[in-house]
Amino acid sequence: MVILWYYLLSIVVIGIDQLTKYLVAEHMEIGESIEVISGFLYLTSHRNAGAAFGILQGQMWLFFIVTVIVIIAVIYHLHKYANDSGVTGISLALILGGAIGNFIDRLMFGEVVDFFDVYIFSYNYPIFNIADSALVAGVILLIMKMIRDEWKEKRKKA
Ligand SMILES: CCC[C@@H]1OC(=O)[C@@H](C)C[C@H](C)CCCCC(=O)CCC[C@@H](CC)/C=C/C=C(\COC)CC[C@@H](O)[C@@H](O)C[C@H](O)CNC1=O
Repeated sequence: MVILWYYLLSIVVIGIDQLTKYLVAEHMEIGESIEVISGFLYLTSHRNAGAAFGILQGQMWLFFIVTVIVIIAVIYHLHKYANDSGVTGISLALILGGAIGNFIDRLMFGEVVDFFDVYIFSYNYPIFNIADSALVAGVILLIMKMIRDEWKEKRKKA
């Protein structure tokens, strides 16, 4: 049952996410910033009561509902497709881990701890965390897999 390895990956993502958030919350003041790579990467202790880009501040019920739907949908698809494709399994495990990581913060604090502060050229990208990174990485991997499957289908018919 290879599926257990995917759940293990999700647990590892949640563990790293919660450990990094704990270290930031314990050892940094909110707003405090540590330069990692000058002009590019800083660790800035930040809190967000909203979703991506700070939208929907404080809409916790909405976030609970959306997160529960995401978790159920990912677990369903994990059991349905994980045995067919490793990339699909890994993508879904990353999304599951990320969703639960931020869910734990929302349940415990009503907000999410963020700390990756990246400057892309002069644009200061919204401060994010490990859970966000896993979510975005999982979504991008899944989209790439779907596009690749599409191409394969088209080539077969051609
Ligand atoms: C990653 C999704 C955000 C994450 O969703 C979650 O938790 C999920 C499981 C549940 C949400 C209630 C619903 C998400 C709706 C989808 C969404 O929002 C559109 C996303 C597009 C995507 C295009 C690629 C942007 C990505 C942005 C960011 C991440 O870039 C790496 C910036 C993150 C910072 O604003 C940071 O303050 C956010 C804070 O950590 C709370 N995080 C969340 O709400």
